[in-house]
Amino acid sequence: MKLGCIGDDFTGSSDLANMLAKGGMRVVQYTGIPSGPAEDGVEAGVVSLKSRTIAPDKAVELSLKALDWLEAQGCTQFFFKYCSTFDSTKEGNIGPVIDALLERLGTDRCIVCPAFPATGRSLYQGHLFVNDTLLSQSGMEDHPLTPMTDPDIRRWVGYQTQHEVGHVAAPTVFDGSDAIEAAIRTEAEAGRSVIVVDAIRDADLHEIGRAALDLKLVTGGSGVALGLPANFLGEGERKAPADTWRGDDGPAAIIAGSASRMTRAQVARYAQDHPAMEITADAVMAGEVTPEEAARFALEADGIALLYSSADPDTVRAAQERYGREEVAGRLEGFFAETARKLTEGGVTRLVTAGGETSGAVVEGLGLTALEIGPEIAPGVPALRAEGRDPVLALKSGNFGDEDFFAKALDILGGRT
Ligand SMILES: Nc1ncnc2c1ncn2[C@@H]1O[C@H](COP(=O)(O)OP(=O)(O)O)[C@@H](O)[C@H]1O
Ligand SMILES: O=C(O)[C@@H](O)C(=O)COP(=O)(O)O
Repeated sequence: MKLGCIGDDFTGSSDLANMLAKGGMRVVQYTGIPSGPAEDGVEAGVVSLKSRTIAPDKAVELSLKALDWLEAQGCTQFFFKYCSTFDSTKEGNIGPVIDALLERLGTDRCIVCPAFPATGRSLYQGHLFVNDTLLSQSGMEDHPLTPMTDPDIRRWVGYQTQHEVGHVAAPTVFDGSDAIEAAIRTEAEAGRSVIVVDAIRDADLHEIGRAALDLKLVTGGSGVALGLPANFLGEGERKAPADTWRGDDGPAAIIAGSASRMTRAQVARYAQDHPAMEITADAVMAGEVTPEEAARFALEADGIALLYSSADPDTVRAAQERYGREEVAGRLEGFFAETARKLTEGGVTRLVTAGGETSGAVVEGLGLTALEIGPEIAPGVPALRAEGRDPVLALKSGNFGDEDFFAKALDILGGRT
């Protein structure tokens, strides 16, 4: 294994795995830290953790264990993947994990680059944009667990890290990889170890990738991984992605736990002409709906059913005030994990999930250990196959995909491209 990646959630990890597979690397996404060695021939391993919203010390502990495993597989460069909308609080978990990885790797520098132009995320003057709006006006300011109220990534990561924060601004990035490499060196030598790098276009990310050749630690969204495969693979060594992919046209279901704007639009679109059951926080907290009932609804539905808790920010806020933020998140995730188990026991072999925490809960609930990367459904979302068993999956980031994502994902997972 050459490139060792640690993802702070499961949708984000599949996004990164997709990017590296498209770059020609042989990639496996591991769900949690594997108990044995990787199989031969894996060039990039993505260890997915559910560490984005847990306590910072726990996130650090898990990330260091993942690093140990990846180092033991022979990796020479490490990638810490977080959200392209920098989902985190003032306390973490991005900064504390970066600090711990820098220390363990014995290096004084890493880059921080959440930009992902293919999905509208760009970083300019240290500020993160989603399409034409600042992060803090993009809807992410209402995120249920990590409200992003400040678009200045230098300031936000500055709250979280013990290190000084540096910056490589867009004009330097436009000058290409040599200029970027020199600027990173200057920042690190001035004691600014956590270096935010602007990027607006894919071309910038390729240059940043080249400049990152000798960095031990790269951090960011999947966009900055665009340029990394070329550092590892010579001419003719790129593997065609998805050449072993087989779809599965078996019984299917969709679980949506994300409250993001895009997922809510996807839910509304799909529910117009398909069976759909809303799982409200009140009903779950009061035990008025059970995973058995939700799974039965889906298994008996006339058509492929959608089970969703996705709700608007006022509804989510009211539930959090009533029951507590962590309590309601834990109960909803537990509900969906158990529902997914019942669905697969009932014969479902094709599953689409929306939301990072939700997807993590489902994948952990199903006890899946490794995921093969299949064709891309939408930017940042690949089709996945659980190694050696059912189901085929799509783990959709809350924000990703078009309004008709669910129908498209079911088609591609079903082998119809
Ligand atoms: N109806 C609801 N009421 C309260 N909280 C909700 C509701 N639906 C979803 N949530 C919260 O939103 C979180 C969404 O997180 P996640 O699945 O990671 O989505 P995203 O990918 O958009 O971040 C859930 O963990 C849960 O805490
Ligand atoms: O980088 C991204 O935007 C995604 O890969 C990601 O991390 C998804 O997180 P969620 O939006 O919480 O699913």
